[in-house]
Amino acid sequence: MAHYIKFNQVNKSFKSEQVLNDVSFELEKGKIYGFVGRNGSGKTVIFKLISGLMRPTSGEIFLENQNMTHAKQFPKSIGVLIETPGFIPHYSGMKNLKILNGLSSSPASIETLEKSMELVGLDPKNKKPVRTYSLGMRQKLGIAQAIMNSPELLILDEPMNGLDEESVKKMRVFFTNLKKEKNVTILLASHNKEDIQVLCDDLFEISKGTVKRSKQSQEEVVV
Ligand SMILES: Nc1ncnc2c1ncn2[C@@H]1O[C@H](COP(=O)(O)OP(=O)(O)OP(=O)(O)O)[C@@H](O)[C@H]1O
Repeated sequence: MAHYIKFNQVNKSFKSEQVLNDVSFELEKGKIYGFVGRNGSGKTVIFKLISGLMRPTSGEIFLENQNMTHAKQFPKSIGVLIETPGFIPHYSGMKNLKILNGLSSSPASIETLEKSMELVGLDPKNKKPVRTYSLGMRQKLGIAQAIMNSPELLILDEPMNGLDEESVKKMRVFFTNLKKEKNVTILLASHNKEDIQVLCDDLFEISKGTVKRSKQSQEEVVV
């Protein structure tokens, strides 16, 4: 099967620290991939390399045959939730989404923005400034921001951080449906074994600079 994302002998160092050491792997379209590893193992670095927010020290990275190694533009059709989302604190959630949407190369309609907020369990009409949001609400707004432009590739770094049990369940169903119904590829970093077990088709373990593929258990999983 043709690759959708490809790492070819990728190295990434920061001064004397080598975070990725000759890493090669290929990912297919329309699957959910889990990335696991200890704190500081390099999950976020991999996500930033794929989304063009960081460059490799050497090696090549391809996204749908586009060579991302020296890409100058953020690739189209990627939704990203990496680290704590930065929002303008004195604006409402909806106003923040409108501003970010205005920067997109394929802006969504107001209705789509509202729907994205509703999908994650936020009220688009709520005028509360984001600075008063709880951790979970902020995280939900981060997910809404990542999905609002209907991306083909969704990169989610610890997306369930701060979400209550019911919201986690809803998000799991939502991400699974995005894959099944819209063929969205999802890359997920999580320290939560259950999220990985329930959501991912395939798993990558990152340790000491290497990335090892390990097959997800084939048990039938109910979301
Ligand atoms: N911009 C940077 N400058 C210097 N070092 C960095 C930079 N970004 C990441 N690193 C280092 O790269 C290593 C991997 O970091 P990364 O954020 O990818 O870890 P992670 O696997 O996502 O960890 P966590 O589970 O804690 O989120 C860490 O040692 C980190 O300090």
